[in-house]
Amino acid sequence: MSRVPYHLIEAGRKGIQREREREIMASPTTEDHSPHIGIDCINEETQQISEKDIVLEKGGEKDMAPLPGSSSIHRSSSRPQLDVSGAAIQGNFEEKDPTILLPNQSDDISHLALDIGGSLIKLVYFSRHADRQVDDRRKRKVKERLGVSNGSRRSYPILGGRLHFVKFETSKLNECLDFIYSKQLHCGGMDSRCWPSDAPQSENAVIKATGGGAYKFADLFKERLGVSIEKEDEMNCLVAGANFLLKAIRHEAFTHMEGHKEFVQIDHNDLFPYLLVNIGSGVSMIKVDGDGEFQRVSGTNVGGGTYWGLGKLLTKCKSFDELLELSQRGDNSTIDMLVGDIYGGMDYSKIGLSASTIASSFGKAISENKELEDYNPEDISLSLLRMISYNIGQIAYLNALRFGLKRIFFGGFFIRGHAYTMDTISFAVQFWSKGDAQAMFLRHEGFLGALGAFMSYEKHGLDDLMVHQLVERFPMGAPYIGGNVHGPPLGDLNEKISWMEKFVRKGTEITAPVPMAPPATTGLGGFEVPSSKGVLRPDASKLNVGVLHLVPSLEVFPLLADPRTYEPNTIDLSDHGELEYWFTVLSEHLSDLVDKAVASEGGTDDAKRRGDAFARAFSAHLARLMEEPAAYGKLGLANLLELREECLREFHFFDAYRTIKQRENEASLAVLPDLLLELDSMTEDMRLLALIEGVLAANIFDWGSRACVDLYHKGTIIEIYRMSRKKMQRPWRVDDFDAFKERMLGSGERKPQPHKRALLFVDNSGADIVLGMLPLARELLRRGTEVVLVANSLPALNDVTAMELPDIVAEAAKHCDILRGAAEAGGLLVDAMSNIQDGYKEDTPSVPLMVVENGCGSPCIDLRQVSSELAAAAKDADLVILEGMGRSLHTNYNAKFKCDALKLAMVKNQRLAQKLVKGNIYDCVCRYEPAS
Ligand SMILES: Nc1ncnc2c1ncn2[C@@H]1O[C@H](COP(=O)(O)OP(=O)(O)O)[C@@H](O)[C@H]1O
Ligand SMILES: CC(C)(COP(=O)(O)O)[C@@H](O)C(=O)NCCC(=O)O
Ligand SMILES: [Mn+2]
Repeated sequence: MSRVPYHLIEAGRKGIQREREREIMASPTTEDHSPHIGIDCINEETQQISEKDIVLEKGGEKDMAPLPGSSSIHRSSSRPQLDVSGAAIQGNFEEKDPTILLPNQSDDISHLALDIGGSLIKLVYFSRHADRQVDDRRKRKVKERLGVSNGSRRSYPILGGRLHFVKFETSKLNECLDFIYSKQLHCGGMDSRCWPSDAPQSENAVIKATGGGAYKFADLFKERLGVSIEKEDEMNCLVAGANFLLKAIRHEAFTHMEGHKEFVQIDHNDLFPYLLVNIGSGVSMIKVDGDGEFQRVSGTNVGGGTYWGLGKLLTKCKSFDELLELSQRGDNSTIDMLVGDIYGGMDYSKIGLSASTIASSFGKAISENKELEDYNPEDISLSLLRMISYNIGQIAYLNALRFGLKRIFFGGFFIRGHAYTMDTISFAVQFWSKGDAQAMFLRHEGFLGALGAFMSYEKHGLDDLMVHQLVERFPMGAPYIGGNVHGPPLGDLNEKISWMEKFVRKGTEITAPVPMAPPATTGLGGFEVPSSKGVLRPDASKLNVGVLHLVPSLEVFPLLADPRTYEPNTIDLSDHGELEYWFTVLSEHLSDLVDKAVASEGGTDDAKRRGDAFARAFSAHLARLMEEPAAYGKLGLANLLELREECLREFHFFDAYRTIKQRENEASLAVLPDLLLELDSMTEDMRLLALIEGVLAANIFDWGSRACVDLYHKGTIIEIYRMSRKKMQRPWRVDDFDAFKERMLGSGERKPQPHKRALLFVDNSGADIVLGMLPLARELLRRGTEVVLVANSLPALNDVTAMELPDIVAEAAKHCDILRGAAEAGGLLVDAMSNIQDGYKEDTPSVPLMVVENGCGSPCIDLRQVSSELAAAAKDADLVILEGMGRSLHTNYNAKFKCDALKLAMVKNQRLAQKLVKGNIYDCVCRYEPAS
């Protein structure tokens, strides 16, 4: 006999008091303020706004388990924490791009690599993280039983930490040296051949560097910082950087045509050959055939330096961005000689040139009696930008043609995430190739060389990184422009919020849309003018790269029928109407969510301030995405729902629905014994139906659905549960129950063949798990099927987490021998239970009931990135049950599996019901798909 730990029994006792149920009728306004892990304990991560970071986390789990001593509050290891202690905006606060200094930095730097170009110095540096992985009993048991491997891919570990991307103008080399010195970046690079650099600091520190400046400024580095520069070949680095990005980052490459940005899924097995066009000061064109296999086939001296240099002379602009901005208001027909100017306003139709085609860039200037001052700087800038972009596009096309290459990737900082520049290049490539070749752009555009130099350190372990091990996050700074933030880490939450408040003010000002006047002429070669619609953001490139966390233990769910074609999101928000609807839903839910979040932290003034900062940050994300839906990569509803959870965690709201979850668990556990008795009195057929019905009915407890939350004010949990069950009229909107029943119970001659192992992706706390999924799990166990409950690693809305499940199971097991035996066999019960209360006894040894975490903290699940525990559990599984709207409708509704799959959910949103199943709110889905 096993015994449930005392604290669990206590928790259970509280649960049986029916009066307590009443407490959950209305949304609680005050909640217990349990102690939680102090800020000091939190593994601080830094977000450097407007720097581009790749975050590399320690080779363990995407670990969401709490630290010892905290029962239900977790921190996100996947979320950067902005610590602005002592932060100040330097110089004039009204300045467009204020530099923000963060003086209290204490990064543990390991390596730095540089690309010192003709115009810009690019820095890539790596900061390490301490490993805070928690190995609790449940995890150890799961590891024992399932044999979870931990990164068998390499003989040396990938270090936890982040890659930061920073740039300086080459003319401001001193600032760059000061930056390196202030952050002691040069001290990490002990030995270029050694990684990690745990060796004591040597006299002969070396830094890997590429670009001409690696030669030109080597002595200065020695003099000022005492480090030697180890030079890396520039082309080698560009190619290594591009190959790394294209292989490791899912939404790295995109096309940009007529203002429309589309991310391109690159097939790793079909990446080569391609043409890499790096538009820096000058332009290099490289035919890439593989890793380290390339040839520089061409180039042009008319590049980014030409645009910036000529532009500066002709317009007196003080910065590159200013020049680019001018171009947005320009009309190049005042200065370019058009076909119509030559042909008296007519087209030259015989060779397909329209009157508005540019015949000669700047050609009009020769025939007019005008001085430079007589031209608008705006027109000059646009004319120059078009001249150079078309020219590069055309030369790139010719080289692609020369080598039969279909794909051209453009990098380099000339592009600057500028929509018009990209459109112009794309038009040139498309026009000249008649649509045969495709121009693509890279999000980390100008950092290819620096990244390649970084990769040239041996044994960093990054080169065999895989897409599914990177998780991209967009932190609170992402919606705001400007501010070169120099220096992590950011630890003090109060200061962080006040800084956020300041930044929000500044950010709102500078994100005001810049209207784009449509240019008046068409481009050279007769194609229509690139018409970048909507808002042009010259500095968009600062924003469109999120933070990439490396989680080496993440794996692709092994039971996906075809991971390459798998798309988690059912709703693609590229339809504007859809986007607007969901944005409204999320915006309207925001104040209620803030109330819950603040209450979950005791309703203190500090919590209110954090709640306010969270609301601002999340609203800013929504506004940003409304303005530019592709700003953070391909956008699906699941991404928005996850962003909301991540945003809450960023402001240290680790479990906003904690109290609600506890109350609902207690109330449901109190009625579980009666439900089990009722079920046990039924025939097999009736019981299976009642169980599925029970799951669907109990899925109504969803605090993320506006309609459901309104319902909760009208009754107790049990009243709502009963009402929900009563309304379960078959056939359900999608009703494959009979096929599932046949598979489970057999028919006629066919004997039932129990599944070997079922994975139950569970959803909400309370009735959903206790009265819905646990009884279904019990039925499977009774039939000899091993059951693995798959739950969130981190809280999301009222979803039950893997951390919380063992306690709930232990409590339920007090009333049920099947659950008890199975939980014991699965290592879920901590102590042996001494006093089983019901009379149900079984002699047969139990099949195990296990709990694994899924690796995420969202109401939805992307099965391309799951925990190693779940991947291990999936190996022997032949049945997958996905439950709830988030996991089986918003995501995975169309997912195909190698094994039998059952998708169960109540649709708690009218629009989704109409769109997905042509039905109504509260309709149910029971979709059964046998192994494909
Ligand atoms: N802030 C900036 N200052 C100067 N040039 C910039 C800036 N942002 C973008 N550019 C453009 O990027 C070009 C430099 O691109 P980059 O890829 O860094 O090449 P390089 O290695 O030659 O410096 C410049 O010539 C200019 O056209
Ligand atoms: C976030 C959710 C997917 C959670 O649903 P669940 O997975 O718990 O069934 C769902 O609450 C939702 O889609 N809410 C937004 C829609 C609405 O308020 O109607
Ligand atoms: Mn849920």
